[in-house]
Amino acid sequence: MSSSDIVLGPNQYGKAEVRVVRVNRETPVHTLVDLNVSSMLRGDFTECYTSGDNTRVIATDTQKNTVYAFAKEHGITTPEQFLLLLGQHFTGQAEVSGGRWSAESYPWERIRVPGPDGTLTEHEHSFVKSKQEIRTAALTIADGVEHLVGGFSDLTVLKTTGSEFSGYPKDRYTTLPETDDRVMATDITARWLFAAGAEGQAAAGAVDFDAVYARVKQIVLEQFALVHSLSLQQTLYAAGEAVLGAIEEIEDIRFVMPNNHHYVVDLSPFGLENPNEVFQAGDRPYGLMNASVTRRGAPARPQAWEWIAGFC
Ligand SMILES: O=c1[nH]c(=O)c2[nH]c(=O)[nH]c2[nH]1
Repeated sequence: MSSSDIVLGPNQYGKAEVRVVRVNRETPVHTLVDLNVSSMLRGDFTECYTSGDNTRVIATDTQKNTVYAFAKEHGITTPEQFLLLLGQHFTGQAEVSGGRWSAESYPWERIRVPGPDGTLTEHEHSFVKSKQEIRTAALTIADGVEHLVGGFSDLTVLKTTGSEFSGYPKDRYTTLPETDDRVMATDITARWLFAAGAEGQAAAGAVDFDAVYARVKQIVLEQFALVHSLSLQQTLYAAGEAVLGAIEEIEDIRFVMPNNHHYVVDLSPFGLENPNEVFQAGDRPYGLMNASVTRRGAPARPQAWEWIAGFC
């Protein structure tokens, strides 16, 4: 085999997990955004890999510095908006044809302290981390097209009834008893693709990313609570269908939902009945549901999802 039979495959490089905390101190009531940003550049960087020529390589250190400088110069309104700024900045450079910018956003809420009349009020500059879920965003720019994906991970939910599972095929390896009443629990990870063009509109302020985020989260939680579930898959689809029905800016929503099993403990050795009251919270293994809910006829945009682990 000659060395010309070996070529560089798909590649990207950048700075991973730039931790940036932006405080807005314009008024005594400070606000805080806490992000973990990654910047990955794509372009013709072959010479760097094959001959060590760094002429075209925008240093990962420069990418990191750009994140901090942009946080100062532009502020951080939403993770989506911040990634659009970064992506458009880097693809404006001759060496860069595309890339992927992603962020996790960690929520903080104000600490509540007694006010002058004793009622609890929100403190102006003290915060407590409030991790119900982690907000995520990812922007891929490929072939001049922006693919913007919002999302969240690890929204942990549980319902104590209103969930069944039965009617599945039985074979000699099946031991699972059918149930018409079980605990259902999962850690919901969701990612939604904004309709093509939404990014451009967003730059003009037409998409309120915070409002979309709040609505998606509320709808997903509502569906989990309100749908009488025949399976976790059915609940997943109902959540996706409701989101697409309510929010036209979203064209595809994808979920990862582990089935956090809760096993009814056999208390009969102790002469005790256990009508769905005492459970062993399972750890591993767990069921795992992974599906996309999309609009019929929506264009396939695989580039939006490449490099996002765990989503089909
Ligand atoms: O909601 C469920 N879906 C399944 O596919 C499945 N399989 C299983 O063993 N339990 C469950 N629960």
